[in-house]
Amino acid sequence: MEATSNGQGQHHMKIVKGDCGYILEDIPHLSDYIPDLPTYHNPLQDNPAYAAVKKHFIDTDDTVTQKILVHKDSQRGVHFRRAGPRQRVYFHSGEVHACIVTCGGLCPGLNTVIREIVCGLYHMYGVNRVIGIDGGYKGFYAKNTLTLDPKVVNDIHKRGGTILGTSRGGHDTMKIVDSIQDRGINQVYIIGGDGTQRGAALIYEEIRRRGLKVAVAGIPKTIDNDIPVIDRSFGFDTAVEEAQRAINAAHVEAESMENGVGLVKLMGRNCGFIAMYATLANRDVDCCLIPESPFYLEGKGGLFEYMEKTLKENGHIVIVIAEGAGQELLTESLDGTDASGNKLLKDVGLWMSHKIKEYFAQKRKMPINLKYIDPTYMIRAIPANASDNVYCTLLAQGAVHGAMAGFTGFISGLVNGAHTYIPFPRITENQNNVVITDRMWARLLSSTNQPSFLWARDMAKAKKEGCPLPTQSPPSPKAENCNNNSV
Ligand SMILES: Nc1ncnc2c1ncn2[C@@H]1O[C@H](COP(=O)(O)OP(=O)(O)O)[C@@H](O)[C@H]1O
Ligand SMILES: O=P(O)(O)OC[C@H]1O[C@](O)(COP(=O)(O)O)[C@@H](O)[C@@H]1O
Ligand SMILES: [Mg+2]
Repeated sequence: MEATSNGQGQHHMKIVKGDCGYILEDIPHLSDYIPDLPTYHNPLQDNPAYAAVKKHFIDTDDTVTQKILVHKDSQRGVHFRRAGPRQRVYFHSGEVHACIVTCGGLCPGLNTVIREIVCGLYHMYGVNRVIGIDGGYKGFYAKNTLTLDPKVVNDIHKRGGTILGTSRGGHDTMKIVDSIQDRGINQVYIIGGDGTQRGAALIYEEIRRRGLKVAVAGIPKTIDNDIPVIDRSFGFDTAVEEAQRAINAAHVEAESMENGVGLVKLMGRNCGFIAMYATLANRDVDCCLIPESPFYLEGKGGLFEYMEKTLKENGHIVIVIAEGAGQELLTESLDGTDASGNKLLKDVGLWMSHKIKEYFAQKRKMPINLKYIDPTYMIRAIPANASDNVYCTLLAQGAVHGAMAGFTGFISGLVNGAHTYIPFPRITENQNNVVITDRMWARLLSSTNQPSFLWARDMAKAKKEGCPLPTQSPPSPKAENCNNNSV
């Protein structure tokens, strides 16, 4: 095998190549930049709870493939290091001084991850110095810390939010690393979304530049599920489940009124995963609108035409809209960003309610009863469900095993059902989106029966321009050349 290390921008990517196109996108290790580090026997093998475990440690060469769909002649492709305990650890239990920080928006499961990092360090590795950073990145240099031990965190997984507090903005790499160095912290656990992990990558780079023996591990948090590579983010499952309550309420309201319209806005700044899965799970939704699939209101094949038809046929309609959907249709602009630099979105739910009411009252003279529900903060604030709790536990333990083994500059993530360590650049370089040419979106269209907007619009355009007509399947390459908007 041939190993190379390429600086991607500032980031160090360790690429290992093997036979038949095998690529390991490896993660950094403290020994990459600190020579002669002592190693220690892993205390996990003396832990009575693990006494019956057949194989205590992960083989050094175990990796997980990113692509599981292969043909007989396929190249092996990209792999990630398998997460889990290693035979030798690079920190002596008594030497560890760990800290945990939570950043960005709330997400069910944050407290579970905090709990399991603390308990993992204490119970699996005999560590007894763990602190929590108060209120996100800025807490490193502007606030106090909290002492964390298994007693303090014992029942926090039953509560929503984060006991550490969180914030947007305030990432100052130098001040954060100064604080880490001054406090003698040598393991940093960073729980947050895409923005947070970009910040974590900068912290790791600065720590490495200073030559510090400090492991940086990220645990990806995003209720929107917009982090690439990983199967799903923790809290997503809980969010989809909780969204059912809002959709059910919208359905009950809509069904009970003449021409009832239930409109639910769900989270999803740039991607429609929550809206799509909540719709697929529910089956009472007649239309789901997401940022990845542009739509239009009036005219043939538009939303209003479909609404009128559905109201005539069923007497009611339920619409789910992701917060980032249709932003291009809203005229009043809201230029600006939040403290983290995320673009501020206009409230598409309120805008949509107004447009629907206006259209049916003024243009169709048709009385409707519209109820608008925005459950965003009610969903974000709940504790994780059972499945997310278990998932959070495994992600947290993966991060602890990795840091104890001396790995750094990685996130703990699930890939094709296996726990892995993924280098920061792989998850910060782009965002995960719903692919509307995949079968999942087709399943949704077939379940709701809603128009696919783009095809109707494309068909009209193709007709006008004399291009071949797209049918009710993704347009042919020829039609695609004729229209850049085709999907
Ligand atoms: N590109 C970036 N570089 C460094 N820090 C960042 C970057 N983007 C966001 N951050 C920091 O990460 C934290 C959380 O980011 P935010 O975008 O609000 O949430 P999330 O991490 O959930 O996406 C904030 O403290 C913010 O300052
Ligand atoms: O009101 P806030 O706290 O800015 O949060 C709103 C945003 O937070 C989110 O929950 C996502 O937050 P993150 O980027 O922190 O994961 C979005 O769904 C929503 O756009
Ligand atoms: Mg984000």
